[in-house]
Amino acid sequence: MIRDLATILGPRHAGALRLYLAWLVAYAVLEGVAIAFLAPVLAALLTGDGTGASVWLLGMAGAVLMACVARYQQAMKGFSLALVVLTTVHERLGDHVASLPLGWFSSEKIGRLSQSATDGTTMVTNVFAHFLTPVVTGVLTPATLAVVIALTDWRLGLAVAVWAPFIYWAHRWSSTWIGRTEEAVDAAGATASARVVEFARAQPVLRAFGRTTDAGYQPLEDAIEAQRRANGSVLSTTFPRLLVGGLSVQVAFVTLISVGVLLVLGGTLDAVALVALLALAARLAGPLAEAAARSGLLRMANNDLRRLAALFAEKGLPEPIQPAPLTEPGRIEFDQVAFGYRPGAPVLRDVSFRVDPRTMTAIIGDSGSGKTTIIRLIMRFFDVDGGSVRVGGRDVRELDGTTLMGQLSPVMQDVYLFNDTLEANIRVGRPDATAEEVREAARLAGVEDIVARLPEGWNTPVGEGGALLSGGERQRVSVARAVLKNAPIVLLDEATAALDPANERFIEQTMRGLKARSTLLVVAHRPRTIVAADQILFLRGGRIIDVGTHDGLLARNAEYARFWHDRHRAQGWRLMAKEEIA
Ligand SMILES: Nc1ncnc2c1ncn2[C@@H]1O[C@H](COP(=O)(O)OP(=O)(O)OP(=O)(O)O)[C@@H](O)[C@H]1O
Repeated sequence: MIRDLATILGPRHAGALRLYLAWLVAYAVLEGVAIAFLAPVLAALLTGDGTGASVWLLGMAGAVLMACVARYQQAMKGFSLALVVLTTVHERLGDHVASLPLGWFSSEKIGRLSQSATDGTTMVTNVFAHFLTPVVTGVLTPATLAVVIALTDWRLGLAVAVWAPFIYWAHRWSSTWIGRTEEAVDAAGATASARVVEFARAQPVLRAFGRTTDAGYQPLEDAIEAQRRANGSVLSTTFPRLLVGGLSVQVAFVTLISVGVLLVLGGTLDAVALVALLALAARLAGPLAEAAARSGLLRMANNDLRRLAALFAEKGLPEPIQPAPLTEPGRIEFDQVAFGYRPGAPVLRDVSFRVDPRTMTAIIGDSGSGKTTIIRLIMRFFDVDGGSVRVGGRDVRELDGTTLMGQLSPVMQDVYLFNDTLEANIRVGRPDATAEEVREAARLAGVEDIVARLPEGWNTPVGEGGALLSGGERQRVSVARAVLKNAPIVLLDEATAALDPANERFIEQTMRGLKARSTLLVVAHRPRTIVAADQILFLRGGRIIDVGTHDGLLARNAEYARFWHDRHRAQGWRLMAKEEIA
């Protein structure tokens, strides 16, 4: 856990973390020492030695003072570390994420990142502010007391050494169970809430298929029943376990008193010493129970810590020490490329092709044949397993990230728009572009049409993820970004869904414009795009089975002819379906 905390805080704060831990340990031990003075004070008082009691009391005051200083130091250092977490971890996480390869950003990883950025950082601050101190003092303070008791009378020391872990484990057992019960109640509550939301969202489907409220909605009813059962089990599971925790202290204490009384009766222990030592033993149980109760929380926090530390430990793809300059801007080459997302499951095999500057290449093939993977390798989402991907005349592994990205303008299907104005979303393509350049890019991509219908025109916020725009409109904004960026290579993942005529027209018009000034590599689905390409890469099962122009392939490749006719039929069917609806 300490190692994870050090990773999360970063090397700059490693010294502060060590200092905090040192003060924490000092505080816990000094607290035990201060309490331990109680024994000689009591012994002196019970034997009528007022001077001795005063001297011991002075010693106790000194220990209390030192414990206070240590407490203050560890609390202040703990809070400043918690503050470091709150103020810098998000920033460091942002910097770290920016260094990760694009292939890292799967939805599962993004989910983990989002959880770590919120719950994870909150948990880390809680560790410093609330969890670590009671657990460390709850273990070290009683341990110090046990050492003092053992030094005074080893037999009582032995008895304490036996029952202290017993109290700890009994409390830990009961708090773990209670924690689990509470988690089950929370989980059942969350599931029931999710089912209610699902029930509300599914209303159109449920009603369309005659599943009205009379018929009931089984998943929701099951979730409510599970929630009722979870709540019902709280009392029956919690109460007996609380009892066990409390009883363990009583049993342990009675055992200790019995041992002490036997020793006194046997004449081997002084009764005054026994009373004094029992006073110390009485101070052991509280911190132990507290430590046991908090240890569950600390364990939970540890899971979050581990996830957050694992995130920081994720490595980016190796960057060249001396980046190479580009030799042929705008050119793409694949040379015997082999690649798989998982070892032993190749997705691309022996893929070689070349795309010359200012030409248009279409990648076609069945679903899953590896078209998008080719685009991802050009953007260096991942490194290849074999062969070489060259952009601008250089292997992408020899280029630094900025140079590589400077060559590329991606227009992907899942366009992400920021919750900002339409203009700001296009300007992402080139932040220093003039207003005229933004307008020109927008005109070419057909965004001006969208502007006309938006209430605040260019200044209309497009909503989270571009929610105010349709899928086709979002892609037009993405194309405008690419036009504005004016990179030598445009990578376009054409929408698979049928576009309405307006979107279709604009995409085609922009493609023509882009082709005149950039290298265009398109994952093509529309027959018109395929026909317009200077070169078609025909993919099947991760291999390029043929390369050529549409006419050439149609004339010589029966498989291509079949593919083409299927695609054409599908397009025709889609158009007809639309006309029929109209
Ligand atoms: N992130 C990933 N992890 C593991 N396997 C993946 C991943 N992305 C794609 N694949 C697999 O790699 C193969 C090629 O996928 P790719 O997306 O490149 O195909 P595609 O030709 O673009 O398909 P489509 O036309 O349906 O988009 C598929 O079998 C797919 O399941």
